[in-house]
Order: sequence, then C-alpha cells, then structure tokens
Amino acid sequence: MSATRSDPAGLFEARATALPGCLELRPRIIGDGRGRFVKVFHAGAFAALGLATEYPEEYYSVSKAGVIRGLHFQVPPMDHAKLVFCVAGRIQDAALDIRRGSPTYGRSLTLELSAELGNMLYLPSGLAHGFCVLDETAVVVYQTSRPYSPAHDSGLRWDSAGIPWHTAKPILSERDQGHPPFADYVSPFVFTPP
Ligand SMILES: Cc1cn([C@H]2C[C@H](O)[C@@H](COP(=O)(O)OP(=O)(O)O[C@H]3O[C@@H](C)C(=O)[C@@H](O)[C@H]3O)O2)c(=O)[nH]c1=O
Repeated sequence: MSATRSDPAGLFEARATALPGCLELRPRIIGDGRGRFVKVFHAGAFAALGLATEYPEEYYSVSKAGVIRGLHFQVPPMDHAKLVFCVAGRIQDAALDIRRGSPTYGRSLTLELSAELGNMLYLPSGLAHGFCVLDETAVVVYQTSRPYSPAHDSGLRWDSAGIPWHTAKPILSERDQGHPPFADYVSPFVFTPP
C-alpha cells in the first residue's frame, strides 16, 4: 500500500500512519468569501479507500485546555472503527495498537488534528483512542461503526503506554483515572491485516 492515496473523486487524501489500518484523512476543503465547506463522509469514497461505510452513531464532545480523554475502545463483539475530527480548536490525538499479533502491538501514534486543517483520524477496531486538548476549547466529533454499548466500553490508563502527551498533569474524568495500565491488560483483539 502506498503511503498516500485518494478515492477516485479526490474527496479524501488518505495518509498511512505507523499503525496498520490507521489512516489520517485529509478532506478536500472548498473555501470562498464566506468561509469553508468540508465534506467529512462519503460512502463511495470511504468504500474505495477500504474504510467502514456504516456509522450508526455520531457524537461530539467539548473540552477545555489541558483535558485528556481516553484511552478508550469497545471490546468485541461491539468493537468498532472510529472516525475522529475537530470542528473547533486543536487536539493531540493518540492511538495505541492493542491487537495481539499486530506488527505494531503496544506501539502508539500521536497526530495533531485541527479544525483549520480539517484532518481526521480513522482508527480500525483494536486501537485504543485518546486525545489532549491543545487550545482553549476543542470540539471533537466521532463517527463509530457500531453503536455505543456501556457493557463493552473499556479503557486503559492514559499514562501507561508511553504516549508522549502534551501535558503531564491533565484534567481527567473520574472514570479515566481508574482504568487499568496497559501492562496488566489481556487484550481480546487479534490482528487481521487490513
Ligand atoms: C461515548 C458515550 C458516552 N455516553 C455517556 C457516558 C457518560 O455518562 C458520558 C460521558 O462518557 P465518557 O466519559 O466515556 O466520554 P468521553 O471520555 O468523551 O468518551 C469518549 O472518549 C474518546 C477518547 C473516544 O474515543 C470516544 O469514543 C469516547 O469513548 O456520556 C453515552 O451516553 N454515549 C456514548 O456514546
């Protein structure tokens, strides 16, 4: 697979990351005197890029500077792919590979996502996800390929996987302070090549 590719209509540029199946997507941004127009999903384009095309849920969070949310994932059979992007502000986005047998098991990546660039991170099932807010406020939108299931919603401690976070003293939810460390986690995910 080449490092950068596009769908036939050129709506999205997909850039490979260090983690197999995890892509940075850069949508085409159409600017004019009023501002900008950005398409964040197109089923045909996503199919051409080999990405999930069904997203039964979409939601967003609003967070202030210094917040870290994560690391989160849903376990099988409610595991899901996730598309993440910012519509206001900037975040340091992070993904951790917890797929047993993956050539990059235990490795993570961080990538800045911003409303200005409009870039998005596509995470296949088996990656834990989190982010740190870099601006005053960040509004982060998600699309997930399976519905929210509290019984399958799981997490790992934000500071247990060697992710070089932007802050060492984040604002965390109570839940995020109680996740197990990565080293103690027996992952139910098994790698299948993308
Ligand atoms: C994710 C989610 C949460 N909730 C509820 C549970 C809780 O009362 C409240 C806030 O949930 P959380 O504290 O889990 O929210 P948050 O920490 O923002 O969770 C998110 O974190 C990032 C890193 C992700 O990757 C997302 O998929 C999601 O897990 O909203 C739903 O009702 N539906 C949902 O889909």
